[in-house]
Amino acid sequence: DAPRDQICLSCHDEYQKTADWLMSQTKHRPQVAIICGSGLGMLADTLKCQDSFAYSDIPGFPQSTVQGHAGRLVFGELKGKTCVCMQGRFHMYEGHSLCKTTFPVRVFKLMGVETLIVTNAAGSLADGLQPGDIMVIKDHVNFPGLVGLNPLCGPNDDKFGPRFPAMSGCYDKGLRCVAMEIAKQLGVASLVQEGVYAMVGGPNFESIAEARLLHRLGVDAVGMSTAPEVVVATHCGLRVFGLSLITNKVVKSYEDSDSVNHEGVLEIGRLRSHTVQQLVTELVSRMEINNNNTNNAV
Ligand SMILES: O=P(O)(O)O[C@H]1O[C@H](CO)[C@@H](O)[C@H]1O
Ligand SMILES: Nc1nc2[nH]cnc2c(=O)[nH]1
Repeated sequence: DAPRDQICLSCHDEYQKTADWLMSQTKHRPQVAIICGSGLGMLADTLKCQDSFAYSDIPGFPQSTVQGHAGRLVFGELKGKTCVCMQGRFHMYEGHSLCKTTFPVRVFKLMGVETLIVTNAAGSLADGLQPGDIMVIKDHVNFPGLVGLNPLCGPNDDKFGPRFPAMSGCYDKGLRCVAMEIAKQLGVASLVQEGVYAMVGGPNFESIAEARLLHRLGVDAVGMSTAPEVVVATHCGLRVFGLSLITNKVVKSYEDSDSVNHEGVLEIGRLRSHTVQQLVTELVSRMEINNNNTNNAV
């Protein structure tokens, strides 16, 4: 493979080209971007006045190769806000460079997006988190990033953000508070709680020893995505909200004969899609875009 900085330089030239191409193809100028996790692509179906594009038609976009990730970029209106929704995201384990995995985030920034909503399917390590629950992400542990597998490695593009961006508070507290309030009002408070998400490289699921290690480290849910997108979004100043749909209990006991598979992950996505859709839709409706008004809105 080309050295990492070469990959970054090739992405560097592509961001604006892709943003310009998309802005020539749709009149929508999105304020909110939504990245749909495994089995959560239905979030895009709620958008009105849609313009949608196959990833394969978008210059510079990688291709989705995972079942449950359609590979379409959908622009439209949701509760008065212009949104862009990724039906299908990119994962490091597919073989994409981290620049390509996070490529859409900077394109969205160049198109004027101010808030990023990331969703994913994750396995639960916390005893109180059951399959079908929704975890509002309070913070993440980016394991690949801790060993240098980071989309910001290579020459820093000062146009987007600083060389050394802070990550404390990268999951906006205001949005998290409103999400918890919405859960109560929707009558699903019992399904929704905050927690810490850990990203591992994948594509294998955890061994029991790995599950026990992650649990000991205080991780509540584990997946194979999201953290790189959030790092890049925070670097370029986007406000971030994240949620994990808990699709399985990670096996932590050598006595437990259960094992996890992707089909089961997608099944929970189908089961909970309506609730996730309601929560995200209501959150978007309460967002004040580029406005200092703080009354009941974020
Ligand atoms: O994180 P998302 O894209 O939701 O997908 C999660 O589900 C898949 C495994 O079933 C992995 O890709 C994991 O990351
Ligand atoms: N790493 C990981 N990713 C997941 N995505 C959905 N469930 C899981 C899981 O148990 N582990």
